[in-house]
Amino acid sequence: MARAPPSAVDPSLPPPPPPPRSGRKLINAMFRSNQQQQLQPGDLDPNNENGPGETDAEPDESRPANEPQSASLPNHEKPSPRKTIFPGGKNLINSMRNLSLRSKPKAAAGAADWEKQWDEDDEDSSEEEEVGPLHFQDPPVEEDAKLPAQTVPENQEVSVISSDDALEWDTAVQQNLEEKPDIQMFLPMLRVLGKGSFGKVVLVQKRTGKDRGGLYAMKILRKSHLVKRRQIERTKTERKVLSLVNHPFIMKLHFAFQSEDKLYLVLDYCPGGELFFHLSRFRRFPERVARFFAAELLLAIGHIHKRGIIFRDMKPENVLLDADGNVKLGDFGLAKCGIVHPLEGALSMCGTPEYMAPEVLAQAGHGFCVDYWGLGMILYEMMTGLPPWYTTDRAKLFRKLKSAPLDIPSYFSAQAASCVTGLLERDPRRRLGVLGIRSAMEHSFFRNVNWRALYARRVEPPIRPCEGWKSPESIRYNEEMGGQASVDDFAAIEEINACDLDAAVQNFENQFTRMPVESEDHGSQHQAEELAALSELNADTFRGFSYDGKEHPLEISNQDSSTSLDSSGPAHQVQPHTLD
Ligand SMILES: Nc1ncnc2c1ncn2[C@@H]1O[C@H](COP(=O)(O)OP(=O)(O)OP(=O)(O)O)[C@@H](O)[C@H]1O
Repeated sequence: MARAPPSAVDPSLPPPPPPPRSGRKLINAMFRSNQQQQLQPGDLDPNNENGPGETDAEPDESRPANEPQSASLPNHEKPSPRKTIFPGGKNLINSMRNLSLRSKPKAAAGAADWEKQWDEDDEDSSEEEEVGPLHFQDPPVEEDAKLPAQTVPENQEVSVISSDDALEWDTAVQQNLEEKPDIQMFLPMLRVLGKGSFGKVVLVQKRTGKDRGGLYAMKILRKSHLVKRRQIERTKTERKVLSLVNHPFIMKLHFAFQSEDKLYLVLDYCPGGELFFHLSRFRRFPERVARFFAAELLLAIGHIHKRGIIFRDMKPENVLLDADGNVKLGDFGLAKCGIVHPLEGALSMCGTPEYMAPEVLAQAGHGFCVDYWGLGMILYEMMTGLPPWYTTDRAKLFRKLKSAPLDIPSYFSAQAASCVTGLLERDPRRRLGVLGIRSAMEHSFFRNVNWRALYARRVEPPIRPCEGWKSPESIRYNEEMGGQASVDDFAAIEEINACDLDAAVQNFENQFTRMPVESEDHGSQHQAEELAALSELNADTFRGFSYDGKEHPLEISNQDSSTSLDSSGPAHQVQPHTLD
């Protein structure tokens, strides 16, 4: 279906100040700066009082508009970077020791045993019980709409709702097994985009074959690092889940392959950068902008839930924007498959502390409702600039997450307040979304969203993050749609120059994009450790990471191992290895 081309810069959009550097430090800087621009409703598009994709929005008169944030937000303490905690995370354990939250059987064994158990859990994710057979049931949608809260009676079977079928947009992944991907296909690498806990993400261009010239984000993970950090399961999950989903608002995996010492995931490149990056620039979003992103995320969540997958790490850092400004949910390392119940199916305590759902903290078992909590946290943060209950004191944070009242700023509309309150309902049985995606879509906050148009990406996004930059894909797309592409345009597809590259990575932190792409992830003092870790690997460790010809059609292969991607100059060609 045709997409509206990105339009010109909205003249009413104030030029935002250059964003501060990274992570939570951004927000810290933001709170110190009096220069910070603050978007007001109407700033992004003066001609459209309604939100993107909305019709006939009625002004909300129940709350005062444009009240300054500082008037209603609590005094925030100095923010710090939000780190994902995986099962087995020691710092989380230490914080939890003070909190008497260990009420589950694991806790009975005492702190040392508990910690040991977590390490074991980390090695084998099977600790999470799989739930029983599915009992699908369509929600009584009309009645839901009238209910003040989403309440599931005790013992009632509830499940992911499939009534969003009409909205599905399942385009089959094109299988092209003739083209075996390997690292040579993407060399030289262009820029570093960011670093995660276990590796780095670089911008690459496909140099050969189909879609030659296309830009991708390549996630490179060192096997030795994964072994050391016991994150093999996490990586396998990420690769598996990414291959199971296909949705306009979820990052797509195109290829996966491995060398002797590294794993490679080749993903959609999201030149718009992290949602967090843009939120930091604008301090907070007007309600209709927040609604646009929340609505796209809601559809993404619905898609994965329908496939029995929960995400478990909803935060603005994991939401990226494509060139047009639509969201791409990424980082499925904490996802869990086989979850078909809103409240049950998973047990691990994992996620990012600031965003953890109470049922995860309480280790009471959790299901797909955790992602509605996560959506509520993101929605709140988009509208205020910080997640609710934010504090750098971990123990205090967990206490607040468990029981502190939710502070709703008075500039929230009644609909927004109700939606956020519904999503951040501590009892997952009463949480908005417990009856499935449809029940959340029908909340009055989303009343004027044209879901079908949104799903088809026909709604113009409120932020156009790549103004003036033509991606190779957009040049090709324009040409396919009968548009005119210049000779220069096609040259750009083949050979991207430094200037275009700067434009291509304008939404990423300089500290990464200026880094030499060959840079090592860590110093040579770790080499001995690394060799020891590698020796723990055996032929089965990453079995299944490469394409086996049976599962979801991905272009995945076992590549020839290269000595090092990080060495300067082209990688050496060596004999294929036999890991798979
Ligand atoms: N598909 C992508 N397109 C563009 N940039 C990306 C893409 N994927 C990741 N990035 C960038 O690379 C950074 C690192 O990503 P990665 O998924 O490795 O780690 P993370 O999610 O930040 O951290 P962690 O692994 O600790 O959860 C991200 O913060 C993001 O800025």
